[in-house]
Amino acid sequence: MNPGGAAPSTNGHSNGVNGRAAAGPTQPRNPYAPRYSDYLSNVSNFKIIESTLREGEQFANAFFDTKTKIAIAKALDAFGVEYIELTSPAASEQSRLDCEAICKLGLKAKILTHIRCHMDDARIAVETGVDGVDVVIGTSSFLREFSHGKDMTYITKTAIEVINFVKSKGIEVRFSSEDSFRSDLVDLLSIYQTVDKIGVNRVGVADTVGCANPRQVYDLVRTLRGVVSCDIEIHLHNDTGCAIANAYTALEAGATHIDTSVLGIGERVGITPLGALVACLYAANPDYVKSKYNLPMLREIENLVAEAVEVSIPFQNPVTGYCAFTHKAGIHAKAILNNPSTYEILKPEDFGLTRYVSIGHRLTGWNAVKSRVEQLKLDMTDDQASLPSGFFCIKDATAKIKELADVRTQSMEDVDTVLRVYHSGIVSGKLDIGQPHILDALLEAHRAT
Ligand SMILES: CC(=O)SCCNC(=O)CCNC(=O)[C@H](O)C(C)(C)COP(=O)(O)OP(=O)(O)OC[C@H]1O[C@@H](n2cnc3c(N)ncnc32)[C@H](O)[C@@H]1OP(=O)(O)O
Ligand SMILES: O=C(O)CCC(=O)C(=O)O
Ligand SMILES: [Zn+2]
Repeated sequence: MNPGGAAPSTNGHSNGVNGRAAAGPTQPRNPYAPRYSDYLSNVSNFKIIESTLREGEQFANAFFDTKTKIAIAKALDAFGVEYIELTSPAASEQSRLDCEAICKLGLKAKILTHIRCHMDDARIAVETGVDGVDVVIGTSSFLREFSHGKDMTYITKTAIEVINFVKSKGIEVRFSSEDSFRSDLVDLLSIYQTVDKIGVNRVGVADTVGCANPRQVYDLVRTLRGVVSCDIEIHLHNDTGCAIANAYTALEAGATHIDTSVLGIGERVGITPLGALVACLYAANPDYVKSKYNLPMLREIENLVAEAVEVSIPFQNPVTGYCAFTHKAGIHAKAILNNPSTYEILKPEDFGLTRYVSIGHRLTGWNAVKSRVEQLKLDMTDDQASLPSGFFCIKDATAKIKELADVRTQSMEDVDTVLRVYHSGIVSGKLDIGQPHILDALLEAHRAT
């Protein structure tokens, strides 16, 4: 899809679009690029815990039947996520059966389920065939008072019991403190240290209400990194739009596992979106991300989930938003045609997508128009300088396109008509730039046919 304009297939990087010399492979060094010397950073060493089938099921519109759950699980597995987290089997009988069914699919991704910190839930979970159990309990005063009503002593005792039980079954176990960023730091570090000592595989930090900012995330994860030796998972809600930045900064601070959901679906406005996180991490280290994930599958997965929960993909969605690789303004278009890296940090072809240069609008420029002239194989000169008087050049055609686009956006067809008419003027040599009414009549004639 290409909003209101021509779509030269400008997939070339180095083939000298517009007949110009292509830019060389050397790119200027970005001083803000991640510093690989930072020994804490896991920006190029992380795992995704994909929670569309757990957190995503908590999205207002979500109802996943068994078939849909299986389709989503298979798609995520083919994409390459390391873990798939499923709704608690204690939630309902069908949830338990679906959990068992997904465990039996033989996927490469490890299958987790997510339970309360309670032995009843743990007993059900370990019987489903999962590879691991994610245990959670609120530690903030809000949740201690208004949710489960338990104090830290009870939480610690139960956590030890549940973790030891799950471990005794030979599967992975993670312990997470819900609402971590509104919990007392001493309580938090103390319980994380306790569960680390008894051999939990991961501890989880959860920004349950989406209140944390990147600096707070960095500080907490970095502090925790100094306290536990196990892996660190992070779960970030997006209530204030910080979930992607927070995930990135958590990795910089030493987190090892990031929770995502497709399109970010979850409670309220949801959590870190899979696609946007992948885009963010690709920008940091494209080769690493390409080697781990089947990036061209992203669009298919997002479409699958969008359809299942009856939402559309937002226009500004990283990678798959309908204008994610559309370039419009003349200044951008010229540079993009010479070297796509000028205005693209993500290469559309790495995601199985194509870029578009939009032409039919008043912000266009002659360089973009020229690329379309070349695609149409029309022989036109750039400007009047090398033309006998009365002939038309690309800059004349551009001026006409802009004039028409001042009234309304021009479709690809409209642009092509202008170009063909101006070109036919050259070929016939009969038209005069001083006789615009003749061109207008020709344009009308073209439109009528
Ligand atoms: C922040 C998150 O997203 S955490 C994950 C949320 N996921 C879910 O809630 C899964 C779907 N939930 C369900 O199907 C149901 O809530 C169930 C089956 C888990 C529990 O249902 P019910 O027994 O009817 O309880 P209800 O949902 O009303 O309240 C939650 C109960 O769990 C307790 N609880 C809440 N969080 C926890 C926890 N992390 N660990 C242990 N107990 C907890 C509450 O105290 C309350 O217990 P109560 O029976 O003494 O009132
Ligand atoms: O288990 C976790 O770490 C997170 C649970 C959750 O969904 C949340 O706290 O928002
Ligand atoms: Zn959540």
